[in-house]
Amino acid sequence: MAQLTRVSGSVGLITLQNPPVNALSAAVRQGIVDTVKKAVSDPLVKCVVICGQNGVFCGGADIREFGAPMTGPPLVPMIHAIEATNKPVVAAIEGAALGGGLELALGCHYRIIHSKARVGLPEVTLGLLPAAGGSQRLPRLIGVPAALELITTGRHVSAAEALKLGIVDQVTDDNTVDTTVKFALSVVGRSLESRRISTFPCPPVSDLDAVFDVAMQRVRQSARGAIAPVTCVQAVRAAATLPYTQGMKREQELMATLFTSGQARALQYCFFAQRAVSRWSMPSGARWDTSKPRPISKAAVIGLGTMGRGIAVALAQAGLSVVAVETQEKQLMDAKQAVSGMLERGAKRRGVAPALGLVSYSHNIQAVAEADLVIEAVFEDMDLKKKVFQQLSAVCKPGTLLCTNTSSLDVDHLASQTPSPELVVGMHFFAPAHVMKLLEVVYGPRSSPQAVATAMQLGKKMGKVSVAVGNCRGFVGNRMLKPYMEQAFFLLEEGATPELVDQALEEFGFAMGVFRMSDLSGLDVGWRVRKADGLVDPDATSGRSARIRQGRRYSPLGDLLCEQGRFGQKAGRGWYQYDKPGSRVAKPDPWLHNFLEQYRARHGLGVRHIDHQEVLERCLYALINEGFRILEDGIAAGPEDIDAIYVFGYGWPRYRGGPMFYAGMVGLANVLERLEHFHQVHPDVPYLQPCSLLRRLVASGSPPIQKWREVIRKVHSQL
Ligand SMILES: CCCCCCCCCCCCC/C=C/C(=O)SCCNC(=O)CCNC(=O)[C@H](O)C(C)(C)COP(=O)(O)OP(=O)(O)OC[C@H]1O[C@@H](n2cnc3c(N)ncnc32)[C@H](O)[C@@H]1OP(=O)(O)O
Repeated sequence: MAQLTRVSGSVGLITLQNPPVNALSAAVRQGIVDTVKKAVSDPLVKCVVICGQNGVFCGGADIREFGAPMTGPPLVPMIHAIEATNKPVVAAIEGAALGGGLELALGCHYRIIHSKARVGLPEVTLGLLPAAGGSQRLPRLIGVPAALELITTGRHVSAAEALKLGIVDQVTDDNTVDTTVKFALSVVGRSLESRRISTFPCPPVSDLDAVFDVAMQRVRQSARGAIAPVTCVQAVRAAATLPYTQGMKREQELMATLFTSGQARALQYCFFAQRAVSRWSMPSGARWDTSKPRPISKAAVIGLGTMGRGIAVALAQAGLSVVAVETQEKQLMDAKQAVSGMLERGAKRRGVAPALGLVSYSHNIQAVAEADLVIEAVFEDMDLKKKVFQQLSAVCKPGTLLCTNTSSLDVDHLASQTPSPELVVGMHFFAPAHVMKLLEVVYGPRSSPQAVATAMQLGKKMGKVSVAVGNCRGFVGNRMLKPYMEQAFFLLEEGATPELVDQALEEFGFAMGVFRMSDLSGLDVGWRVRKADGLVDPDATSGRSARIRQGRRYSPLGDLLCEQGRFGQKAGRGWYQYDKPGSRVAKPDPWLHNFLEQYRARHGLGVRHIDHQEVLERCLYALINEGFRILEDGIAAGPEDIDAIYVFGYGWPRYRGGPMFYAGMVGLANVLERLEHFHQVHPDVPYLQPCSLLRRLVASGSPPIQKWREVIRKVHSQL
């Protein structure tokens, strides 16, 4: 797990060996302790180089070990022992030195990095802090403000920035290990007194209290309930105010508060869930590892509204040549300007040249003839999309993959418009498409595994978290949103206000509550869908029938607001009021409160006190229940898929792991019991009826989330 070889006569080369990222497992730590001891005691070894196998220095502590009792040598004394040696130890950083990996490198006397490698202390993203001395050494090395920023955000920095900040001593474009070996030989005999970071005083900061107050305010605001960023600030403060030994003690104490926390568990689950979703499977048995994607070099986007523009940008930024088609000349010109602007701003942010030349524009659909893959992003209207698919089938070269960016329409139905339905998949992007991380790749019964593999790989290339899901109304994300929003509407009928509901959800950690979100995205969107579904009935104004549709409880509140032109932010009024149309500052609206009172009176609805707990249970458990139905239906392959969708696309607080993980944390039996209760109280709300998979999981002893797939498999095999 760590191998010592002697190279160039007198250099002890220690290679960490734990593929794929040389994480510091118990065996690797033991290997480092043993090899360092051996190298130090070998008179033929004059200096030591530590590197990682397969082009990666070290991805940090082994996250998989965190759930179990710690074994093997601990990191802190291991790193101290390296720092204390009287032979120079130099880190040769290729690929990445992250978390414990960078902390290990900070214990070395020098650090050489390859120009393409990156470093960082991302522990905060896992609900932890850099507790292998990182919170104490980094501020001593690069100063408090820079260390605070890196530790509280977990940001990875490039080799060039690492050099500028003083984290590394040299950047190389050549073979990193060879360069480091030469470097190590060149420093043999030099005093190491000034190279031990733990002995450095923390560089003084002029107004320490102000710096930490500002940092604390910043993290509290952006972390919205996450505890690790706050704890990271406290740890860095210890570095700035205490001698090293005491600072280390404080680091350990603070780490102890985080290490077993629910937030840390949730964030570490998210880390693996994000990776697990790339190992997709379909009910047919097709899988990620047996399906080969097609190479895509030229893509096309049809329809350059907001979504189409964002998709074109995302494709170009991924290095693909893009044909952007919009039949309306004026819209085409506007889109060209908008896309160029987005590409320029994105390139500036990333410090690269804008990929303007990769995008060509046309008002003629014939221009897509040579594309390997086309993404249709026209208005959400089945007839229009069908027409586009028929045109594409006539124009595109054989084998072109046809994708639709629909958020809810039937992908199978669209596929049936083409002679090659196996080449059709949904690519459900989220607005703004070049920014949002989530992509739902929707397969139908006829989509070929190769088509799915290609869309998944393209998503990865665009930097998305791509999740393969089956075709159903709303797919996964929007399907689960429906019961969630429905409960929010019902709560208004029963006595809540939009402010109360939103506050409960925002305190839970959502960036925006359901009503603020609805105002942002526009109330008319849902209204159109409900109209198409035959749910909107302007004549049903009073009596019981006004609140029943298709045999189930229905709240017409959203429809009534739309009838008043209250479409949300863009109209300057919706569930809230705004200073002017387009303004983003939501203010409680006395008109709406009055409207709700009148509505309740008209329908004879008693007002009761509703607290935050009820808001959370009603809204979230209804959403979770639908998640279980989705698993039962085989629309999502596992709970990780649902959780990734909610964390990366719907603002679910990452430190709560996603809805299915959250259900496990609350206790499946508790969720079931509350749903049973709510369904008893509201028997006309089918979404509150506990799903049979949830019952089954509870009956099988509420296994941990990692075991749910076994129960789901059993359910499917019995169908
Ligand atoms: C009672 C209380 C006691 C309290 C006291 C406790 C004291 C304990 C002290 C411990 C102190 C620890 C301090 C240090 C903590 C850490 O180091 S936490 C880890 C920090 N590191 C990271 O966050 C880096 C995570 N990894 C990455 O960002 C990327 O993987 C990468 C390194 C940049 C490589 O990216 P890429 O090439 O894209 O590959 P991936 O697909 O992401 O990963 C490949 C597989 O490797 C798995 N993996 C990656 N990193 C780790 C890791 N650190 N541990 C375990 N596994 C890792 C990853 O999951 C992939 O595998 P699959 O999931 O199977 O796909």
